[in-house]
Amino acid sequence: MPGFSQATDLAAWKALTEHHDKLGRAIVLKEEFAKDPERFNKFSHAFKNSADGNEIVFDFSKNFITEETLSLLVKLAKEAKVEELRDDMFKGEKINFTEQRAVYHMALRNTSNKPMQVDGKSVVEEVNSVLDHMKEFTEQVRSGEWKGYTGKPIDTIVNIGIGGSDLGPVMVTEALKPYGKEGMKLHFVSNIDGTHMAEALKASNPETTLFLVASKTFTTAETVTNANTAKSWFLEHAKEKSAIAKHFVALSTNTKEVEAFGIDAKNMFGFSDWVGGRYSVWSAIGLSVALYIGYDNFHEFLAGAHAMDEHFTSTPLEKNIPAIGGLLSVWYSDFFGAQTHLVAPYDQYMHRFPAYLQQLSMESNGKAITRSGDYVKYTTGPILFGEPGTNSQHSFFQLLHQGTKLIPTDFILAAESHNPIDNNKHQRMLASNFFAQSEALMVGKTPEAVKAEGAPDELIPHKTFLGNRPTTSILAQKITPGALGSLIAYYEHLTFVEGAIWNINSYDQWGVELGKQLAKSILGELEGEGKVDKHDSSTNGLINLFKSKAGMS
Ligand SMILES: O=P(O)(O)OC[C@H]1O[C@@H](O)[C@@H](O)[C@@H](O)[C@@H]1O
Repeated sequence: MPGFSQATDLAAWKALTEHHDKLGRAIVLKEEFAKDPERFNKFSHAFKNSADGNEIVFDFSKNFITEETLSLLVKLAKEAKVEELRDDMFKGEKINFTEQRAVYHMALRNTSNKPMQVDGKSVVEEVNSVLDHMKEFTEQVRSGEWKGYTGKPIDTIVNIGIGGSDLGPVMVTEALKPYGKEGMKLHFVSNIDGTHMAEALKASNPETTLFLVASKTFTTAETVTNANTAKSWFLEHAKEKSAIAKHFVALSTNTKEVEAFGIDAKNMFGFSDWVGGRYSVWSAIGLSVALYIGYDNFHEFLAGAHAMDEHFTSTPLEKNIPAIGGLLSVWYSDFFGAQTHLVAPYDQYMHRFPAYLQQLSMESNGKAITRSGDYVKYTTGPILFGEPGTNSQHSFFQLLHQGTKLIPTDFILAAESHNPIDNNKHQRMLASNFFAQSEALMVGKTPEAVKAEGAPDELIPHKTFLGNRPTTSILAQKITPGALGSLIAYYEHLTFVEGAIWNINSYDQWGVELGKQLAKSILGELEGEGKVDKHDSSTNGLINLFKSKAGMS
């Protein structure tokens, strides 16, 4: 335990409250830029991935900060013992104390093979042995050496999983599509809604389809049901149970349940309980990624995240990129009352990135109990949302520019497009929008400027933009596997820093359990005879209506 319960009790929190009263409330970003020509240089940081030389620049200068703000935020991190918790996490200590588990997804991308241990036992060998298995399997499938039950090579992958066993693989395979194997079709089935599986099966040929059953626990109702449906469909065609071995593999920590399902343990890719679901794309759960982009690219993806881990563990807080990101989030949430965090990638391939970050952030920090068991006296995890640009500009950005809410926003762009079509014109237009948005949000438009454009008097207030909206701009060279790995790890560590300051356990997710329990007992009622009467009148009424409409009673 860090020696404090409420973050509000920390001296730096109080200092930040005063600082906010004095400066935070009154800061005008465009004036800060006018005052200090060095502002961009002062508050932007280049992250370099030593493995591939790739650089990503994080520009924090359009945020509500001065040097004093940053130094107070760093003080807050020090008092909250963020560095100690980080070091404990990297030492394999069981910082997920409500589940008695280490938080060690960083060990999965330890591409420089640094010693890493849990319970005094090295994990490097077990990680590398799963990676070797993934490499071997990936190469067999991609080369066509791995054959289906009628001797044909695999051309379709169906990943069956939900939550962390789905969102990472979907997002990464989409984001890295330019690296994908031509002709390989991918489906991700997560929803228990039968439509999801039905559509994937309609588009698949049992002779050439490989099912990856991705579930850390192998007990998740949706995944087990979907996997059983896929197995029945497959056996209707293949007839022979022995054919399953060529078409079903399991990505899981639960050997017993995998075998009970009918998948041979040699077709299982394992990982350990120190990998949280929303942090599992680096593990065997990432097999669909490796199959699609090839093992070398998958390794590069891991190495990109590892480089961010190295930066996070070795850089002083004032220059530590994920630490600054996390501290800014606390600054906005708790001192400015911001309720949200918007992430807008200006990259169509990254269209699922915000959905992925939603789970990462909101399942990690959607908590209200401190590590000492008290209800927090401040607001915690923001509502994270997002859509790619420029699409988002034409839908909800109106509220950013002229609404009443403060929405700190991250913009992400790569300098080089994978598709520089029409002489790179699209990329120039995309980039011009990326720059224009953060500038417009900051600068706004005064009534005088609106008037000077000739607007009639009654329209002036409607066409005025207050500006002074904070943004962070993230500029990568190109969205390579390595760059994407670094970006994900940036958000993981940002989330860690937020949770460390709020003094909550970012690594459990008890909040998802109640709904699961109730759904299980209601399923029994739907399958049973007669009317249901043990709930409130709304729930009873709806269940009974459903039963009669669906012909179940
Ligand atoms: O990978 P499995 O065990 O099927 O879990 C899938 C998902 O379940 C949810 O309820 C959450 O707990 C997620 O963190 C998890 O990723």
